[in-house]
Amino acid sequence: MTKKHDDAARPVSAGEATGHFLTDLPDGYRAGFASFVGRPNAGKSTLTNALVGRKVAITSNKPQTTRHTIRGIVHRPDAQLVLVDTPGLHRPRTLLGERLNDLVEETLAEVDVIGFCLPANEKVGPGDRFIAQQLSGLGRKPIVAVVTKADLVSRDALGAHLIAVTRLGEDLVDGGWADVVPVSATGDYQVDAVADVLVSHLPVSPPLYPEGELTDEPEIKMVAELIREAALEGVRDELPHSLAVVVEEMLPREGRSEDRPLVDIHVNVFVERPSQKAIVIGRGGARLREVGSRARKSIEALLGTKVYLDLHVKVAKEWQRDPKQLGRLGF
Ligand SMILES: Nc1nc2c(ncn2[C@@H]2O[C@H](COP(=O)(O)OP(=O)(O)OP(=O)(O)O)[C@@H](O)[C@H]2O)c(=O)[nH]1
Repeated sequence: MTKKHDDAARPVSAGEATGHFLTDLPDGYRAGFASFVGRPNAGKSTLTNALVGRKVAITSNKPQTTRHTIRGIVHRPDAQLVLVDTPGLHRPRTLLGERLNDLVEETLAEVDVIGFCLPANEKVGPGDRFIAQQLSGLGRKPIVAVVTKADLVSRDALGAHLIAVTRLGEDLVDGGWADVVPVSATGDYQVDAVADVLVSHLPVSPPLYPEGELTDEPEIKMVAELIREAALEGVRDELPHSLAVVVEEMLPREGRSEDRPLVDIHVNVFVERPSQKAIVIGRGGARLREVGSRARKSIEALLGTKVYLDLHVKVAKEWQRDPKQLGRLGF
């Protein structure tokens, strides 16, 4: 399925502006935006990381080319695939939920192809049907059904699941799925096939970002996301959207020699209820220490310097329902 390329709707990238990519591109080079959606825990982040690779390059002073958060960029000789973040599709229950859904719809309307992640080890359920229905409302955008976590089921079960997923598309989406691909992001099975399929739905276009660029997310947002991931590890179900991370300050420690820099990062982790605060902190603070140490390691890998991480957990009551608090937390 090819889609007419709408130049007017496309952001001008740094590369297009300077023209420095326009040499040596193979014929039929494609570039564009893709987004993964799916229920919480469907494997979207893990697949994104597997596609992009571990390295995360941080760039500054980049012209704003898209309003949405870019999770990563897959650079290939024949294509550039820009993965755009969506916070997940959810039934709107709270104000935050409604805002998330608006943001999701806005993002999805602008991408070239959508990857709908459905875990192989869970039956196709009402949550998936709800998402499929939302997606079908987006018009004739190619939607690829990505059956994640294929390593967790037998071949037979995978086959049956692929049939159920295909049927879901036939039932609810006009024209069905553009493709159905099984993948295991942790088992390194078919990750390239997912990239191939997504790329096949991108328009012919020069690259949108300079090579070597893996994400344009500002450093602070990346740091906050790493802390959020560490804080949710293992307790995701208990704290789905109740957790917000705000990096209050991130500064190089003064008086350090140039070859041994240290960055001080002061962070507030907001939860909604005291019971959630207790979960994040754990008995005697054990869990928070673990969260801090895990987050610190990934932040050090990201920034390439030693980090001192100061984490505070605070209760911001009912912040999901309060527009003022939402604004302050960056939603
Ligand atoms: N066995 C296996 N586990 C996987 C695979 N992909 C993801 N997982 C696990 O599934 C869990 C959820 O994965 P995530 O990538 O965080 O899922 P997500 O869709 O980004 O989740 P939300 O951020 O809650 O929307 C994690 O514990 C992953 O390690 C896979 O291919 N195989």
